[in-house]
Amino acid sequence: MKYIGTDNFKHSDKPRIGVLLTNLGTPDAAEKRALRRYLKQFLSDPRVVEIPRLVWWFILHGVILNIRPARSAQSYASIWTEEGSPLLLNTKAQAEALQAALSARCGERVVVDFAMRYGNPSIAQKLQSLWNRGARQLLVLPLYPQYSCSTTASTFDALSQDFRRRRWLPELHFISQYHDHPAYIAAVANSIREHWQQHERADKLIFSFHGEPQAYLDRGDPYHCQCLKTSRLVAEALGLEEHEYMTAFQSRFGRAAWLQPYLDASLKAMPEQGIKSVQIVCPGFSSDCLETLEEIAVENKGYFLGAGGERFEYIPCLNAQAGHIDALEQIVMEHLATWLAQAESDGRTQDRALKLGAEQ
Ligand SMILES: C=CC1=C(C)c2cc3[nH]c(cc4nc(cc5[nH]c(cc1n2)c(C)c5CCC(=O)O)C(CCC(=O)O)=C4C)c(C)c3C=C
Ligand SMILES: [Fe+2]
Ligand SMILES: [Fe+2]
Repeated sequence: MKYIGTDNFKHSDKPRIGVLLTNLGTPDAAEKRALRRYLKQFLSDPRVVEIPRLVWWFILHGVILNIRPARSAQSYASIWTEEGSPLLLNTKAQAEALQAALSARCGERVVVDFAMRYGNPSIAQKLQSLWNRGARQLLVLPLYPQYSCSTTASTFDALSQDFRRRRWLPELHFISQYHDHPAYIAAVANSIREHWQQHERADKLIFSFHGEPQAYLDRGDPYHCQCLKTSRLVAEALGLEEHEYMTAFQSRFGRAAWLQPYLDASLKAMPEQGIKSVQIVCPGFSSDCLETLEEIAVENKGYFLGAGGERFEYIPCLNAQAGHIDALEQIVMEHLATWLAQAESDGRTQDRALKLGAEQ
């Protein structure tokens, strides 16, 4: 067996801790060809679509990859910035801000980078880059607060696929969820409070999460429960009563049943029920992306106003806001505690050995 990277493996004289933030991924450009490449990789992942492989291969290659790339490219074009995809830019900004925070605490010991599960920069590419920078201990933080087999487990698959090809593996911490971490709950609650300082409160606060097939919940995926818990904890932090907020699921794909209630159907029904103003927050997305900037802030806004709603406000994701970076720093530091303590005690042992050597 020829292991990858073996020739480049160096014995680092300065072993470091690598922190790898990951997110879903995004196309390289808002164009049909780039969308086809991205969707092919994404939708071929058996963690994402659990339909039997052969049946799915025909649906994906025969139908979806012929229709969806052009349609999705148009949607992406509407949110694309001069620097590129919002998801990519936000994730990069998060990694830079977290690096600054951790450098202030730990000096050069911790190196932070980011990667995408699908598309670029890839997880394999960034694992090698962190290794080359001396990372022999690795903390991976998928930026999905709620665990889902389709996102978190898929990220772990990508890591293990890369590790299978390596001779020398780093020590590994993998953060599989932080849906109820007090620092994350506080960051979401604060972003809503800040919104309320500038805008009058609406009739209803809606927590909207990306959906997944109902079958995944039936087969034991904890995602649905973790989404509901996040909403409840944020609502409690804000002192909201049950009738003042709700949880809904967006971004359906295909014809099977997905987690309910569906956001679009709920918004269309609300004006008739007397709910004329809504504020929507998406705590399952750590970065603004197509699903928030277009699907929520444009498409779903249209459904609500079209059904007689009067005021629709979207509360942005935490992105690289200071409160979010503080929360990520806390989550990461809790996981790094043993490694940092170990390094400190190793340092002390080395100092003592040097001192003894000097005395002899
Ligand atoms: C086909 C099934 C899909 C599952 C299951 C799914 C789960 C899931 N996705 C996110 C987060 C994001 N998804 C995004 C885009 C996106 N998602 C799907 C399909 C499924 N997602 C598609 C086909 C797309 C591409 C866009 C499109 O063609 O409509 C994004 C945005 C990426 C961006 O570039 O901006 C995010 C983020 C979660 C959290 C999740 C499971 C819980
Ligand atoms: Fe998705
Ligand atoms: Fe969508």
